[in-house]
Amino acid sequence: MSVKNIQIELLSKQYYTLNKITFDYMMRNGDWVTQVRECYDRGDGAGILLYNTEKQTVILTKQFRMPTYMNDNENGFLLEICAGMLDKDNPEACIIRETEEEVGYRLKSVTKVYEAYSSPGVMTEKMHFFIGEYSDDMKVSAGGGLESEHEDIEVLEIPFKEAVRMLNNGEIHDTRTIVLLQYAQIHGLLGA
Ligand SMILES: Nc1nc2c(ncn2[C@@H]2O[C@H](COP(=O)(O)OP(=O)(O)O[C@H]3O[C@H](CO)[C@@H](O)[C@H](O)[C@@H]3O)[C@@H](O)[C@H]2O)c(=O)[nH]1
Ligand SMILES: [Mg+2]
Repeated sequence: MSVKNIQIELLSKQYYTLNKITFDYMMRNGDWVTQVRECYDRGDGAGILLYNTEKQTVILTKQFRMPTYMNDNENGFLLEICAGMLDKDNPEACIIRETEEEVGYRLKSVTKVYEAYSSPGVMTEKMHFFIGEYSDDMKVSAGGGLESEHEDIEVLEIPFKEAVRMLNNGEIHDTRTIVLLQYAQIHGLLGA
């Protein structure tokens, strides 16, 4: 093991948890050094690219994201895949629930494609990536997110070609959305 003497100091525990971790780390040359890293723990997440092969469309969401507003995103709105935090659900159950809450489609099945750390230098979060086919008859509500949490999510159904155009023009600024749109391209989910 190249890590020992892990000490955890709680810096903040409000909505989520920020810990300061002090630990001894053995460098690749065999020397031991003490390192300090702040780790933000907000659990894990799941996201999904919803696509319809018949209509050649995908569903994306648009919502205000304060952290992006604080860093260069002019009006703070971000185009994203449907996504949410796991809570106590397993990833599949979470993304099926989030899909209904945020965009109003009731899915029966989803396909997991990746599992990846969101921002490994600072966050503990692991993200579970899914794809799922939707159709009009799966629509059960308008979506929009939970009123109780003041979620205000715009649901956008857009031609896949338009999504790819935005991707190629640098108009998509959410990594998870870029990953899954590229997945769809690489695997020809909506034709070549
Ligand atoms: N009061 C309060 N509410 C918060 C805070 N942070 C988040 N929330 C609320 O917690 C809820 C989380 O909604 P989800 O749909 O479950 O998560 P998400 O924010 O969409 O997160 C997804 O995207 C993130 C990337 O931006 C991912 O990091 C995450 O894993 C997930 O996939 C939202 O209602 C949000 O407003 C906070 O500090 N205080
Ligand atoms: Mg969400």
